[in-house]
Amino acid sequence: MKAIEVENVKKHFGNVEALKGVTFSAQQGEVVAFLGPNGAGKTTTISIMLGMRAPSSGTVKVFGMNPRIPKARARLGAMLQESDLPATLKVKEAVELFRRLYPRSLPFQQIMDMADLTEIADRLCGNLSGGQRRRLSFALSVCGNPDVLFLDEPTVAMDVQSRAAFWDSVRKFKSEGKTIILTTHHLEEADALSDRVLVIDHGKVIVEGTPRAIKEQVGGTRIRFHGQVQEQQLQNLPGVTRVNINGVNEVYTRAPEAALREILQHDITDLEVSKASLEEAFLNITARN
Ligand SMILES: Nc1ncnc2c1ncn2[C@@H]1O[C@H](COP(=O)(O)OP(=O)(O)OP(=O)(O)O)[C@@H](O)[C@H]1O
Repeated sequence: MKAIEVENVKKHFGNVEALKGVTFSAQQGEVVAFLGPNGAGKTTTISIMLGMRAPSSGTVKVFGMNPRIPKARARLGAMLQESDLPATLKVKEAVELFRRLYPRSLPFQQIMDMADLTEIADRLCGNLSGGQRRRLSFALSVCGNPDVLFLDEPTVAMDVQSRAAFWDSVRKFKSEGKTIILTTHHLEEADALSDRVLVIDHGKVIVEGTPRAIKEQVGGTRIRFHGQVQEQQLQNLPGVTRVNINGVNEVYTRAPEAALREILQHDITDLEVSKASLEEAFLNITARN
């Protein structure tokens, strides 16, 4: 069964057309990453899927239901970008409080372990660091053992170790058949974790596919070298999708062999050829758009 179905959703805020017809669906057990530059429409899409905002037009279903009805909401968990925590509660008290809100909540210790909170269980929420606050937000988002978990830029402010531990917990959650919808600006995380990526820009889904397929289709091959070559000559190379000249010449191309043959006609040094990363593919897509 489809966990989430979004059909031609549009959203206006006054004159701002934040979403211009977004369509997508997620299966149970799937991890889908939303990528896109600031202001692209990722958070708006998430808030509509959560039933926090109504779409201006189009439909959203969670397990076949309107996300605003309590039966649907009980199956959703969310870790949003800004979430206020009760400053004078201890971490363990906040977790206990949230557990009581749900009919089939996870065991207390399991939540504390998932979010790596045991060591700071007695701290006041108001005294937590940025990364610790994010970990507590994660704990609160999984308290109700949701079937769909929304993570909006979850690793902002987390240090490298917290981030790695966090993604391990998310992987475990996925292995229990949960659906995860996430947004992140760390594209290597989206690449490592997600089954499917949607690139959103200007309120529309512009590319959709597995990270691997997107890298192959859009990223192509990166060729770097030193040497005096005019930018226009680089732009005219076969299959070029993007050119950077910043100390070193950098060309992204879908026809690497043909482009290389032409580049080697010039007097160049320090040649490097590699497959583009998801981040590079993303930059190519949004630059074109
Ligand atoms: N409540 C609101 N009132 C007016 N405009 C809004 C409102 N919420 C969002 N917008 C606008 O809608 C567009 C999409 O915003 P949204 O927050 O969904 O982007 P985003 O992709 O999540 O960006 P970021 O990566 O910065 O979080 C932006 O132009 C934003 O300014």
